[in-house]
Amino acid sequence: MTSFQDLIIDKAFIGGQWCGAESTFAVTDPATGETLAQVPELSADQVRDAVAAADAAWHPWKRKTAKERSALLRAWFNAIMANQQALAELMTREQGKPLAEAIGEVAYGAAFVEYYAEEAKRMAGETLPGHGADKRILVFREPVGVVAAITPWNFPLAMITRKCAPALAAGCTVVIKPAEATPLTALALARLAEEVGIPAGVINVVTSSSPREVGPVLTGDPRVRKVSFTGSTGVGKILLAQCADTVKKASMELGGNAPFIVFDDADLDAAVEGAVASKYRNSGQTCVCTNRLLVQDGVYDVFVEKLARRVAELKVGNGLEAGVLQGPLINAAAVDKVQAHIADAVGKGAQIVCGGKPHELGGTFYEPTVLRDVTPEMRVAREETFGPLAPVFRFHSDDEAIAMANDTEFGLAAYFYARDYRRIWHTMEALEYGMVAVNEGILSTELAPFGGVKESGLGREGSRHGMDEYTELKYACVGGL
Ligand SMILES: NC(=O)C1=CN([C@@H]2O[C@H](COP(=O)(O)OP(=O)(O)OC[C@H]3O[C@@H](n4cnc5c(N)ncnc54)[C@H](OP(=O)(O)O)[C@@H]3O)[C@@H](O)[C@H]2O)C=CC1
Ligand SMILES: O=C(O)CCCC(=O)O
Repeated sequence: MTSFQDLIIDKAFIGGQWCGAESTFAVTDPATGETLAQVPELSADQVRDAVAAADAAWHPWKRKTAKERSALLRAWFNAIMANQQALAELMTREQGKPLAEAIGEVAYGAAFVEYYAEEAKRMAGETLPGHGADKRILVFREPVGVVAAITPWNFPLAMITRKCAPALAAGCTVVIKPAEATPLTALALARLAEEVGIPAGVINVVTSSSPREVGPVLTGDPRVRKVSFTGSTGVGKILLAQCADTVKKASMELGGNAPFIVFDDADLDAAVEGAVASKYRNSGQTCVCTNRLLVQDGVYDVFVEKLARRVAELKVGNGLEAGVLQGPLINAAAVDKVQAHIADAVGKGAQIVCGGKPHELGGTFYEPTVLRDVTPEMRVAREETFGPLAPVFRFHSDDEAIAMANDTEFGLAAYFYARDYRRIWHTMEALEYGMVAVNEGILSTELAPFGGVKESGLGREGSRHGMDEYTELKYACVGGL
């Protein structure tokens, strides 16, 4: 059986070659501080080589039949699932999430590969009525070309497959720039792709800790026809601006400020479970994690009490230990942000119900925290905390809850718990979000279109709509008939 050590690769992957560089940077385990590997700090020229390799591989790859691409994707899916445990252990070590969550992420990430292996065969065009008796209109769907996929550290595997699987299925090739903190999972995925016979140059992985140097190489190169990014809204805006020069297509999965509304007719126990799942997944480091709990007057006190009791039970520790549900945060800056949000809220009158300080384990471990009496003047109302902090706001009427929920420049995910069916329909329609979970705490699946509105991004990932991001329509007018 493969172990996580077998999957540790300290080379970048360009044009089917495993390459080093003049210097390296360290990948560390956030739970222990241990260095897992030193990976290459690629130069701008090496990144350009990766683009050249992807460009050279593009035409042969798109000329393969859909069935051939599908079979290779399916083989990649099988290889990922055959290595589920080892990939998950590697992920827990470089990212910190509990092993059970990492095992879940491997299955979740692999599901995109499986889904788009099937979808590759359904890239249908259309024929339309012509605008003259002698004319016919044909619409083809063609791959956009070379894709740059820039991915974050919080989902080191799924954010890569969610971009690469539809891209490859459509006939595109990719250059992946994983996060500095988590390149090892990306390299392991590339190794598995190589082993199952995905041709050289179709998948390339460039490793770097200097995104400000690598980013412009990818966004400025005319051979790159599409940038697909998941990360912060600030960086997304920079990339969008850079893409303007060569008018690239862009998909942006950016930050959120997810509301979680608990109405007074909700099943409170179910709402508590949903809130814990949504808020404390990956220690709160997910763009769709609840950022604000909005709870109706009549159930406020009892909900806060039930939530705090449940949160206090969450075991904090190294994600490899049995029973741990909360791993370390990714780095010291992440801890500082949680601390700053708590200090600001408490300074303005919020009360700590549980947690509220660094965990006794030290490092970047933080106590899962619940704050009550939180108000819209506090920073947590506007900024994504990206950590294990649940601030509970109070509201009186449905209209007030919806106004509070929509009072943000973000629009990624929203959650609410209620029973009355008119309230459910009204709220579902009134929330200005790309994704709404009703009486559910988790909404991520390869079967649904994931994405946001407003400053949470552009485009959708997953489902049949996810393929559209990697295809162009070509219309042919056939005349003289
Ligand atoms: N919406 C989401 O899913 C995510 C949101 N975030 C939010 O962003 C905050 C900061 O997290 P962080 O990881 O720094 O997120 P970033 O947006 O900075 O990073 C995401 C990816 O973009 C890369 N990147 C960073 N700057 C540039 C640039 N100028 N040009 C090109 N690529 C760039 C990063 O590389 P490198 O790792 O080398 O910096 C990484 O691969 C979090 O606290 C959270 O609030 C973070 C991750 C995911
Ligand atoms: O946080 C993110 O980067 C988005 C991925 C989360 C998910 O797919 O549920």
